[in-house]
Amino acid sequence: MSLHLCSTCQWICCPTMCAQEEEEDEEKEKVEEEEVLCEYNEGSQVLRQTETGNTGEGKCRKAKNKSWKKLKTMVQWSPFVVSYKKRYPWVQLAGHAGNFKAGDFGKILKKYCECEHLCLESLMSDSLKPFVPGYFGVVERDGETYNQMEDLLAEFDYPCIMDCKMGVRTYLEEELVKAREKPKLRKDMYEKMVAVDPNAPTAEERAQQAVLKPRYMQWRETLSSTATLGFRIEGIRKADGSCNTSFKKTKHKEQVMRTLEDFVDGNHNILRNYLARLKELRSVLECSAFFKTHEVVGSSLLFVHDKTELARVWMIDFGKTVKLPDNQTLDHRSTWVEGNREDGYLWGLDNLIDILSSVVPE
Ligand SMILES: Nc1ncnc2c1ncn2[C@@H]1O[C@H](COP(=O)(O)OP(=O)(O)OP(=O)(O)O)[C@@H](O)[C@H]1O
Ligand SMILES: O=P(O)(O)O[C@@H]1[C@H](O)[C@H](O)[C@@H](OP(=O)(O)O)[C@H](OP(=O)(O)O)[C@H]1O
Repeated sequence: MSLHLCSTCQWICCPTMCAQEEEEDEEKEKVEEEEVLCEYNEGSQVLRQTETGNTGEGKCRKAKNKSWKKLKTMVQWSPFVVSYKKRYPWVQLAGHAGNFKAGDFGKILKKYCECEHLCLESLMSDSLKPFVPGYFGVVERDGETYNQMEDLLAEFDYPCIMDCKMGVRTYLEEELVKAREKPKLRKDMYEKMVAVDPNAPTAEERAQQAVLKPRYMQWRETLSSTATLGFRIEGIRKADGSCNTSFKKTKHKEQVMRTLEDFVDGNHNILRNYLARLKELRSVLECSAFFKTHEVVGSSLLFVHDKTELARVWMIDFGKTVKLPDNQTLDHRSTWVEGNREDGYLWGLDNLIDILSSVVPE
């Protein structure tokens, strides 16, 4: 096992590889094709990525513009590098740092969460199966427990990725109840809030230098398109390696349209392929027994395409997807009022489909 940490650009497994490493690499390539490369990405490496920002010379890529350059530093530059027949850096675009690890060939490991385990298990016998990562059960690695699932990037060449968080709210009803019973002040969330908008905290929050989690989550929802469109873009990685997670204020339809155009570099064939896949997903969701009987919160659609114009979308992240009591079902379009557990997932998907349709009319 080996790790390619490009000494010029500091990007692990830089696909273009800087000159002096490239030659050496070609010699080893045959052997490596058969290996799954795996290495933890220490905080310092992520930091080096930040500091150098891929501004090195030679073949290292440069970010296209200031905001991309700055914000790609926030992306989890993969706790590992995966190499199958081709080489590509595995990217975690959103979510909690340190949650992922390389799994068996073509698979990844995500830190065990019982809720997600139950959902993925149940999804393997639901009509939604083609729209979620294949699930390969629970595994132990180095004393930790993980859910092993299909790596959705594996079939792509230098994939472009977009994570889109679905639904009108990003917290479970039970989280609201808990927060009321046992309010917990969050300094970290206060800091994240102030970093985006110094005027957002109330006088009381400023005095406490902390906010409650539901308040932070609701603020994020109204700042972005979650509350008004039922989805929000969390992050994008392009084929050239540049990443952007600065979509916290992407709220209006026009902003979303521009972001989608930019994500595919203006290629409308790719957008049409995405649109077809989303429509297929919607019709399956409308009939799925799993979907009807679960509150789906904080789950994302992962968009992946490459230059061959292969464009796929999968549902990921079932860490906050909860089974309803036996007699209850959701339509996922009705307005949420506390107690009805509606999540606005399908309403958000309708909006996303409408927006895409207005970019690439039939
Ligand atoms: N099966 C998969 N194949 C490829 N990439 C994946 C897969 N699952 C997750 N990812 C990558 O990891 C990122 C985070 O995934 P996920 O949302 O499951 O993590 P999380 O830590 O539970 O997130 P959150 O904090 O929002 O709950 C995604 O944006 C995507 O880039
Ligand atoms: O995207 P941001 O602005 O960084 O905010 C995070 C995001 O809303 C996550 O979805 C949430 O995790 P959960 O969905 O698992 O609740 C996390 O809560 P946490 O810090 O309590 O984990 C937030 O900090």
